[in-house]
Amino acid sequence: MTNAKATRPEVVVPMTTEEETRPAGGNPAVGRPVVTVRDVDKVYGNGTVALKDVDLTVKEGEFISLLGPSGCGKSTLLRLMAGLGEVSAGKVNWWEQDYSVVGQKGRKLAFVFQNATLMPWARVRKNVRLPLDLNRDKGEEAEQRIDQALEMVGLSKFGDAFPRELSGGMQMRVSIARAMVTGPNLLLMDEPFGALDEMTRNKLNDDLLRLWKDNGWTVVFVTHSVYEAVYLSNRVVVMAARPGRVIDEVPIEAPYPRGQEFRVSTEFAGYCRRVSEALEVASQQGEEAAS
Ligand SMILES: Nc1ncnc2c1ncn2[C@@H]1O[C@H](COP(=O)(O)OP(=O)(O)OP(=O)(O)O)[C@@H](O)[C@H]1O
Repeated sequence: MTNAKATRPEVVVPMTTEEETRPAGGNPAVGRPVVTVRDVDKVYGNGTVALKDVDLTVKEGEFISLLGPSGCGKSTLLRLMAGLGEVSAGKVNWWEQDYSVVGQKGRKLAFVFQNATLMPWARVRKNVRLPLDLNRDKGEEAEQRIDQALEMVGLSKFGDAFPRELSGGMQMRVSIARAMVTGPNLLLMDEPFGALDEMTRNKLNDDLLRLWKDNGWTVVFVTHSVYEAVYLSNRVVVMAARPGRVIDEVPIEAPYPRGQEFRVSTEFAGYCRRVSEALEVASQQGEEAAS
Protein backbone atom coordinates (compact mmCIF):
# COMPACT_ATOMS: atom_id res chain seq x y z
CA MET A 1 0.00 0.00 0.00
CA THR A 2 1.33 3.41 -0.85
CA ASN A 3 0.47 6.82 0.41
CA ALA A 4 -1.73 8.74 -1.98
CA LYS A 5 -0.57 12.11 -3.11
CA ALA A 6 -3.18 14.84 -3.31
CA THR A 7 -2.48 15.27 -7.01
CA ARG A 8 -3.22 11.67 -7.89
CA PRO A 9 -6.48 10.95 -9.73
CA GLU A 10 -9.38 9.74 -7.67
CA VAL A 11 -11.55 7.08 -9.24
CA VAL A 12 -14.96 6.44 -7.75
CA VAL A 13 -15.86 2.97 -8.92
CA PRO A 14 -19.62 2.50 -9.41
CA MET A 15 -21.24 -0.09 -7.20
CA THR A 16 -23.52 -2.76 -8.60
CA THR A 17 -27.12 -2.54 -7.50
CA GLU A 18 -28.52 -4.23 -4.43
CA GLU A 19 -30.59 -6.55 -6.63
CA GLU A 20 -27.43 -7.81 -8.28
CA THR A 21 -25.71 -8.54 -4.96
CA ARG A 22 -28.63 -9.77 -2.84
CA PRO A 23 -30.53 -12.69 -4.31
CA ALA A 24 -33.53 -14.43 -2.78
CA GLY A 25 -33.24 -14.89 0.96
CA GLY A 26 -31.28 -11.69 1.35
CA ASN A 27 -27.86 -13.29 1.45
CA PRO A 28 -25.10 -11.63 -0.51
CA ALA A 29 -24.16 -13.34 -3.73
CA VAL A 30 -20.69 -13.39 -5.13
CA GLY A 31 -20.26 -9.69 -5.82
CA ARG A 32 -17.25 -7.70 -6.92
CA PRO A 33 -14.34 -7.56 -4.50
CA VAL A 34 -14.48 -4.43 -2.33
CA VAL A 35 -11.29 -5.04 -0.38
CA THR A 36 -8.64 -7.57 -1.32
CA VAL A 37 -5.87 -8.42 1.13
CA ARG A 38 -3.12 -10.42 -0.54
CA ASP A 39 -0.16 -12.12 1.18
CA VAL A 40 -0.11 -9.40 3.81
CA ASP A 41 2.42 -9.31 6.63
CA LYS A 42 2.43 -6.65 9.32
CA VAL A 43 5.45 -6.32 11.56
CA TYR A 44 5.36 -3.49 14.10
CA GLY A 45 8.43 -1.42 14.90
CA ASN A 46 9.09 -3.46 18.06
CA GLY A 47 9.35 -6.66 15.99
CA THR A 48 5.86 -8.04 16.78
CA VAL A 49 4.60 -10.02 13.80
CA ALA A 50 0.94 -9.04 14.00
CA LEU A 51 -0.03 -10.60 10.65
CA LYS A 52 1.63 -13.21 8.45
CA ASP A 53 0.55 -14.22 4.93
CA VAL A 54 -3.01 -13.00 5.33
CA ASP A 55 -5.35 -13.38 2.37
CA LEU A 56 -8.91 -12.14 2.52
CA THR A 57 -11.34 -10.93 -0.10
CA VAL A 58 -14.39 -8.98 1.02
CA LYS A 59 -17.11 -8.82 -1.61
CA GLU A 60 -19.83 -6.30 -2.25
CA GLY A 61 -22.79 -6.66 0.08
CA GLU A 62 -21.07 -9.11 2.44
CA PHE A 63 -21.22 -8.93 6.22
CA ILE A 64 -18.00 -10.49 7.48
CA SER A 65 -16.91 -10.94 11.08
CA LEU A 66 -13.32 -11.33 12.19
CA LEU A 67 -13.14 -13.54 15.26
CA GLY A 68 -10.14 -14.82 17.19
CA PRO A 69 -8.25 -14.81 20.47
CA SER A 70 -6.79 -11.62 21.85
CA GLY A 71 -3.73 -10.47 19.95
CA CYS A 72 -4.40 -12.44 16.73
CA GLY A 73 -4.35 -9.26 14.67
CA LYS A 74 -8.05 -8.54 14.10
CA SER A 75 -7.70 -4.82 14.72
CA THR A 76 -4.47 -4.65 12.78
CA LEU A 77 -6.14 -6.27 9.76
CA LEU A 78 -9.14 -3.96 10.01
CA ARG A 79 -6.90 -0.91 10.25
CA LEU A 80 -4.95 -1.98 7.16
CA MET A 81 -8.24 -2.38 5.30
CA ALA A 82 -9.04 1.17 6.35
CA GLY A 83 -5.70 2.38 5.05
CA LEU A 84 -4.59 3.22 8.59
CA GLY A 85 -0.97 2.10 8.58
CA GLU A 86 1.32 0.47 6.06
CA VAL A 87 1.61 -3.23 5.26
CA SER A 88 5.11 -4.73 5.76
CA ALA A 89 4.62 -7.08 2.79
CA GLY A 90 1.81 -7.91 0.39
CA LYS A 91 -0.95 -5.65 -0.86
CA VAL A 92 -4.35 -4.21 0.00
CA ASN A 93 -6.59 -3.19 -2.89
CA TRP A 94 -9.94 -1.41 -2.89
CA TRP A 95 -12.30 -2.22 -5.71
CA GLU A 96 -9.42 -4.13 -7.28
CA GLN A 97 -7.28 -1.02 -7.42
CA ASP A 98 -4.31 0.33 -5.59
CA TYR A 99 -4.78 3.14 -3.08
CA SER A 100 -2.76 5.40 -5.38
CA VAL A 101 -5.50 4.95 -8.00
CA VAL A 102 -8.69 4.69 -5.97
CA GLY A 103 -7.70 7.46 -3.56
CA GLN A 104 -9.10 8.53 -0.21
CA LYS A 105 -12.51 9.60 -1.48
CA GLY A 106 -12.83 6.71 -3.94
CA ARG A 107 -12.73 4.17 -1.11
CA LYS A 108 -15.81 5.65 0.58
CA LEU A 109 -15.29 3.78 3.83
CA ALA A 110 -16.06 4.56 7.44
CA PHE A 111 -14.55 3.23 10.66
CA VAL A 112 -16.43 2.68 13.93
CA PHE A 113 -14.37 2.10 17.08
CA GLN A 114 -15.20 0.24 20.29
CA ASN A 115 -15.64 3.47 22.17
CA ALA A 116 -18.02 5.98 20.69
CA THR A 117 -15.13 8.52 20.77
CA LEU A 118 -17.49 11.49 20.74
CA MET A 119 -16.39 15.04 21.47
CA PRO A 120 -17.84 15.52 24.98
CA TRP A 121 -18.08 19.29 24.66
CA ALA A 122 -20.06 19.15 21.41
CA ARG A 123 -23.75 18.43 20.94
CA VAL A 124 -24.84 15.28 19.05
CA ARG A 125 -25.42 17.16 15.81
CA LYS A 126 -21.96 18.67 15.85
CA ASN A 127 -20.43 15.27 16.56
CA VAL A 128 -22.22 13.74 13.58
CA ARG A 129 -21.14 16.69 11.44
CA LEU A 130 -17.42 16.12 12.09
CA PRO A 131 -16.57 14.10 8.92
CA LEU A 132 -18.47 16.64 6.80
CA ASP A 133 -16.50 19.48 8.42
CA LEU A 134 -13.27 17.62 7.69
CA ASN A 135 -14.40 17.27 4.04
CA ARG A 136 -15.49 20.92 4.05
CA ASP A 137 -19.03 19.84 3.11
CA LYS A 138 -21.36 22.63 4.11
CA GLY A 139 -24.79 23.96 3.28
CA GLU A 140 -28.28 22.55 3.01
CA GLU A 141 -27.20 19.18 1.63
CA ALA A 142 -24.85 18.63 4.56
CA GLU A 143 -27.64 19.48 7.00
CA GLN A 144 -29.96 17.02 5.26
CA ARG A 145 -27.36 14.28 5.51
CA ILE A 146 -27.04 14.88 9.24
CA ASP A 147 -30.84 14.74 9.59
CA GLN A 148 -30.95 11.47 7.64
CA ALA A 149 -28.13 9.89 9.62
CA LEU A 150 -29.75 10.80 12.93
CA GLU A 151 -33.10 9.51 11.71
CA MET A 152 -31.61 6.20 10.59
CA VAL A 153 -30.18 5.53 14.05
CA GLY A 154 -33.38 6.73 15.76
CA LEU A 155 -31.90 9.85 17.34
CA SER A 156 -33.71 12.64 15.48
CA LYS A 157 -34.87 14.15 18.75
CA PHE A 158 -31.42 14.15 20.34
CA GLY A 159 -29.48 16.42 18.00
CA ASP A 160 -29.12 19.08 20.68
CA ALA A 161 -28.14 16.73 23.49
CA PHE A 162 -24.59 16.42 24.84
CA PRO A 163 -23.01 12.92 24.82
CA ARG A 164 -23.05 12.77 28.65
CA GLU A 165 -26.87 13.00 28.53
CA LEU A 166 -27.10 9.78 26.46
CA SER A 167 -26.83 6.09 27.42
CA GLY A 168 -23.90 4.00 26.17
CA GLY A 169 -26.09 2.48 23.45
CA MET A 170 -27.26 5.89 22.28
CA GLN A 171 -23.69 7.19 22.21
CA MET A 172 -22.77 4.25 19.99
CA ARG A 173 -25.70 5.15 17.72
CA VAL A 174 -24.27 8.65 17.41
CA SER A 175 -20.95 7.11 16.47
CA ILE A 176 -22.67 5.03 13.76
CA ALA A 177 -24.55 8.11 12.51
CA ARG A 178 -21.22 9.95 12.29
CA ALA A 179 -19.82 7.04 10.23
CA MET A 180 -22.87 7.05 7.95
CA VAL A 181 -23.02 10.75 7.28
CA THR A 182 -20.54 10.69 4.40
CA GLY A 183 -22.47 7.88 2.66
CA PRO A 184 -19.83 5.13 2.87
CA ASN A 185 -20.32 1.83 1.12
CA LEU A 186 -17.74 -0.02 3.24
CA LEU A 187 -18.15 0.01 7.00
CA LEU A 188 -15.28 -1.23 9.17
CA MET A 189 -16.31 -1.82 12.78
CA ASP A 190 -13.86 -2.68 15.57
CA GLU A 191 -15.81 -4.30 18.44
CA PRO A 192 -18.38 -1.52 18.32
CA PHE A 193 -20.75 -3.09 20.86
CA GLY A 194 -18.20 -4.81 23.09
CA ALA A 195 -18.75 -2.46 26.02
CA LEU A 196 -22.56 -2.66 26.01
CA ASP A 197 -24.93 -4.88 27.99
CA GLU A 198 -26.45 -7.85 26.16
CA MET A 199 -29.92 -6.39 25.63
CA THR A 200 -28.55 -3.17 24.14
CA ARG A 201 -26.10 -5.15 22.07
CA ASN A 202 -28.84 -7.39 20.64
CA LYS A 203 -30.92 -4.34 19.79
CA LEU A 204 -28.02 -2.63 18.07
CA ASN A 205 -27.22 -5.84 16.18
CA ASP A 206 -30.77 -5.79 14.79
CA ASP A 207 -30.50 -2.10 13.93
CA LEU A 208 -27.17 -2.66 12.23
CA LEU A 209 -28.55 -5.50 10.08
CA ARG A 210 -31.44 -3.26 9.05
CA LEU A 211 -29.10 -0.41 8.11
CA TRP A 212 -26.78 -2.81 6.27
CA LYS A 213 -29.68 -4.07 4.19
CA ASP A 214 -31.28 -0.66 3.59
CA ASN A 215 -28.02 1.01 2.59
CA GLY A 216 -26.45 -1.82 0.59
CA TRP A 217 -23.29 -1.61 2.72
CA THR A 218 -20.41 -4.01 2.88
CA VAL A 219 -19.41 -4.58 6.52
CA VAL A 220 -16.30 -6.00 8.19
CA PHE A 221 -16.96 -6.42 11.89
CA VAL A 222 -14.47 -7.36 14.64
CA THR A 223 -15.93 -9.14 17.65
CA HIS A 224 -15.00 -11.50 20.49
CA SER A 225 -18.50 -12.94 20.57
CA VAL A 226 -19.27 -16.15 18.69
CA TYR A 227 -23.01 -15.42 19.02
CA GLU A 228 -22.72 -11.92 17.64
CA ALA A 229 -20.54 -13.10 14.74
CA VAL A 230 -22.98 -15.87 13.79
CA TYR A 231 -26.06 -13.70 14.17
CA LEU A 232 -24.77 -10.89 11.99
CA SER A 233 -22.54 -12.40 9.38
CA ASN A 234 -22.78 -14.25 6.16
CA ARG A 235 -19.16 -15.34 6.72
CA VAL A 236 -17.11 -15.67 9.91
CA VAL A 237 -13.36 -15.45 9.45
CA VAL A 238 -11.46 -17.14 12.31
CA MET A 239 -7.93 -16.00 13.10
CA ALA A 240 -5.13 -17.44 15.26
CA ALA A 241 -2.25 -15.63 16.96
CA ARG A 242 1.56 -15.77 16.92
CA PRO A 243 1.65 -14.88 14.13
CA GLY A 244 -1.78 -13.48 13.35
CA ARG A 245 -3.31 -15.39 10.47
CA VAL A 246 -6.60 -16.66 9.06
CA ILE A 247 -7.13 -20.33 9.94
CA ASP A 248 -10.78 -20.94 9.03
CA GLU A 249 -13.84 -19.43 7.39
CA VAL A 250 -17.37 -20.45 8.26
CA PRO A 251 -20.17 -19.44 5.88
CA ILE A 252 -23.42 -18.69 7.75
CA GLU A 253 -26.05 -19.58 5.22
CA ALA A 254 -29.17 -18.68 7.23
CA PRO A 255 -31.33 -16.22 5.25
CA TYR A 256 -31.81 -12.56 6.14
CA PRO A 257 -33.67 -10.85 7.66
CA ARG A 258 -32.68 -12.57 10.90
CA GLY A 259 -34.46 -12.03 14.17
CA GLN A 260 -35.31 -13.57 17.51
CA GLU A 261 -36.49 -16.74 15.79
CA PHE A 262 -33.02 -17.27 14.37
CA ARG A 263 -31.37 -16.53 17.74
CA VAL A 264 -33.22 -19.42 19.41
CA SER A 265 -33.11 -21.86 16.47
CA THR A 266 -31.18 -25.13 16.32
CA GLU A 267 -29.63 -23.79 13.12
CA PHE A 268 -28.13 -20.87 15.09
CA ALA A 269 -26.91 -23.24 17.82
CA GLY A 270 -25.30 -25.46 15.18
CA TYR A 271 -23.42 -22.57 13.60
CA CYS A 272 -22.30 -21.35 17.04
CA ARG A 273 -20.94 -24.81 17.82
CA ARG A 274 -19.08 -24.95 14.50
CA VAL A 275 -17.55 -21.47 15.03
CA SER A 276 -16.67 -22.23 18.68
CA GLU A 277 -14.80 -25.32 17.57
CA ALA A 278 -12.83 -23.27 15.05
CA LEU A 279 -12.07 -20.73 17.79
CA GLU A 280 -10.87 -23.52 20.09
CA VAL A 281 -8.46 -24.71 17.37
CA ALA A 282 -7.28 -21.11 16.93
CA SER A 283 -6.60 -20.76 20.67
CA GLN A 284 -4.71 -24.04 20.81
CA GLN A 285 -2.54 -23.09 17.84
CA GLY A 286 -1.72 -19.76 19.46
CA GLU A 287 -0.79 -21.45 22.74
CA GLU A 288 1.39 -24.03 20.97
CA ALA A 289 3.21 -21.26 19.14
CA ALA A 290 3.81 -19.44 22.43
CA SER A 291 5.23 -22.50 24.26
N1 LIG B 1 1.12 -0.18 17.58
C1 LIG B 1 1.60 -1.38 17.93
N2 LIG B 1 2.91 -1.55 18.19
C2 LIG B 1 3.41 -2.76 18.53
N3 LIG B 1 2.67 -3.88 18.61
C3 LIG B 1 1.35 -3.77 18.37
C4 LIG B 1 0.75 -2.52 18.03
N4 LIG B 1 -0.58 -2.71 17.83
C5 LIG B 1 -0.80 -4.02 18.06
N5 LIG B 1 0.35 -4.65 18.39
C6 LIG B 1 0.54 -6.09 18.66
O1 LIG B 1 0.14 -6.79 17.49
C7 LIG B 1 -0.57 -7.98 17.84
C8 LIG B 1 -1.96 -7.92 17.22
O2 LIG B 1 -2.68 -6.87 17.87
P1 LIG B 1 -4.20 -6.51 17.50
O3 LIG B 1 -4.63 -5.41 18.39
O4 LIG B 1 -4.29 -6.32 16.03
O5 LIG B 1 -4.93 -7.88 17.89
P2 LIG B 1 -6.47 -8.13 18.20
O6 LIG B 1 -6.76 -9.50 17.69
O7 LIG B 1 -7.28 -7.02 17.67
O8 LIG B 1 -6.47 -8.11 19.79
P3 LIG B 1 -7.68 -7.83 20.80
O9 LIG B 1 -8.70 -8.89 20.52
O10 LIG B 1 -7.05 -8.02 22.16
O11 LIG B 1 -8.17 -6.45 20.54
C9 LIG B 1 -0.57 -8.04 19.37
O12 LIG B 1 0.52 -8.84 19.79
C10 LIG B 1 -0.36 -6.59 19.78
O13 LIG B 1 0.28 -6.52 21.04
